[in-house]
Amino acid sequence: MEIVAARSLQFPTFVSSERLGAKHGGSLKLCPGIREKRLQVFVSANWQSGKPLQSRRTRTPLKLACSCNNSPVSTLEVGGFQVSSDEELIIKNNSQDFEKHLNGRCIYLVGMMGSGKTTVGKILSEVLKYDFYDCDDLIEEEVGGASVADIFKHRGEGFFRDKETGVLKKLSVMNRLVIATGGGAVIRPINWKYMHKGVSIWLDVPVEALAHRITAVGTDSRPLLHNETGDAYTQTLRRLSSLLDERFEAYANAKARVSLENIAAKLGDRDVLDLSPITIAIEAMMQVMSFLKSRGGHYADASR
Ligand SMILES: Nc1ncnc2c1ncn2[C@@H]1O[C@H](COP(=O)(O)OP(=O)(O)O)[C@@H](O)[C@H]1O
Ligand SMILES: O=C(O)C1=C[C@@H](OP(=O)(O)O)[C@@H](O)[C@H](O)C1
Repeated sequence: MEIVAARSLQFPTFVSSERLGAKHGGSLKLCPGIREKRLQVFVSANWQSGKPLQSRRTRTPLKLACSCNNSPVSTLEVGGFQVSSDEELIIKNNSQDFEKHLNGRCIYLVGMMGSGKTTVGKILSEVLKYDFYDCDDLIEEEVGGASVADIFKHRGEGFFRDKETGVLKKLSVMNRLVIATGGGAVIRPINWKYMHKGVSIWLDVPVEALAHRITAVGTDSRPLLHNETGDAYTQTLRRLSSLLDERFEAYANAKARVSLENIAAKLGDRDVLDLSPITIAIEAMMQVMSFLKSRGGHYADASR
């Protein structure tokens, strides 16, 4: 819907803030509504409070939102991502149930590097009003602020894995947390003993999509992806593929699985790379609820 609208709109190349009325510290609504059949389109731009424009030709990103038949545009943002009206409805209708079924249990996100554990985890923590923790950050704190890459380089992978187990042990006695684990946390069986205190979700993302995302941000912070030859994408793809072969069964220990290929197929053969973190978080919420409902109270009693 947004694409259709964007294609059909004609923006003036430059707009004047005086004429359109910039609001300090708020967003600027260029038009109250532009009608195209029954589609209402709102365009807004973020304006920096109180700052005079440096030049007449200032670039500012535009936000486009659409509504159909005058139903309200979703203004909800979760984890920094804009939520569509459909998604807003799903989140609103299910978040209480989600929280109730979890009953304070922690969520552990597992999956390969770049699978979105941090991104999706932050969204789930906002929906649940849980705190969010990233295991890599906690390990870095324990080691006096050294980066994961430096820990691997100077202390070795074994040292890092011991710290990872220690962090998971500490987290396992806590409640109401969403935890993004490191991609390799699944390889030690003892870590599963800790993660099974809560509910684990495997973000199952095709390696090509992982390599695409990771190449976009670089591999500096991910030491296990170094030492390959070829261009950045090919190196990353090759290393991720062999890691996934080694770890596939370990990821499958998770209580809920969120397959991006399945979501894309359900949405009518969408490209996996086009799935937004919100869409993926919603699927995660549904998979967790379905797991917890299938276990009834039994899982709760056995796991706490
Ligand atoms: N659904 C998504 N669509 C596009 N990019 C994503 C998506 N999820 C995550 N990313 C991007 O991929 C990269 C890795 O995501 P991140 O959440 O850090 O993964 P992980 O914690 O599993 O290593 C980040 O740059 C993030 O912005
Ligand atoms: O897959 C792995 O073994 C690792 C994944 C990394 O975390 P992310 O999955 O958050 O990148 C980090 O823990 C470390 O580089 C090892």
